[in-house]
Amino acid sequence: MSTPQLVVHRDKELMAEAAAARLITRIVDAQAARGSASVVLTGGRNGNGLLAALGSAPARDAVDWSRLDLWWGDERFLPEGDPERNVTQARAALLDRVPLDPARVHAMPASDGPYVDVDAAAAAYAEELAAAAGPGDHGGVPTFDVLMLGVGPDTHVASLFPELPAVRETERTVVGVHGAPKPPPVRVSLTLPAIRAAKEVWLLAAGEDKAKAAAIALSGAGEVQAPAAGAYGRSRTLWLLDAAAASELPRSLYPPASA
Ligand SMILES: O=C1O[C@H](COP(=O)(O)O)[C@@H](O)[C@H](O)[C@H]1O
Repeated sequence: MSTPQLVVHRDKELMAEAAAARLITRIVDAQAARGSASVVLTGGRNGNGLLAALGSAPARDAVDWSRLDLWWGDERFLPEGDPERNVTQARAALLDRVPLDPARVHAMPASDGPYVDVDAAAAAYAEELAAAAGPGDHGGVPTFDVLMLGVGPDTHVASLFPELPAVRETERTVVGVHGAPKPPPVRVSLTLPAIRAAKEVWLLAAGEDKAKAAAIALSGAGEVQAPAAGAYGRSRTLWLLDAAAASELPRSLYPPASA
């Protein structure tokens, strides 16, 4: 478990640009060291903002897009191409404009796919992750260089909502989620054990509506009540915030605004 580090930016635009620059560096470093990189994307406003910023970043061409594996932390269980699906939004924000290898883009299954229900879809995604894991990897998932999570106003991350069974999962890496309080109610999500297998976990929180969630998650709350509190990486846990999202944090938790 790594102790959370906080970086607070002036506003959400700057946060997205700085996070995009940081992500480019991580990907380029991983590709230089191992030949490829593996990143887990998040849905939501902050995740899509980061992808859009990445698309306009001057250094975006430093990434070898054909040697990048993309996975998702969660997905809304809706038909392929639905505008509310996280993958549809990620494609619109960036993925359709960079030369990715389609075989390395691991979207979570859609509701009109071959699976009988969301639980079967989750099991299939767990198998896909396990098949990509090597002998040195942890917990039945490949080594994720960076796993990003948007933080919901209720402290949810991926589709792990407070008090729902998915947040208590300790064995499986992917689960079907039923009865999510945020629409749509049926979703697929990585679990906390899968999230914690990542080298670096980045939690993105920008906007006033994230201020309470950040304060709760970073002030010692339990992960069942505040799932964001249970999200950490093996070597690094980084909270990337804007000033509005950081406004309710005790000043002792973070250094003066970094940008
Ligand atoms: O529904 C979801 O919400 C969270 C947070 O989204 P935001 O718009 O409040 O930032 C997101 O991280 C998750 O991937 C998504 O499915």
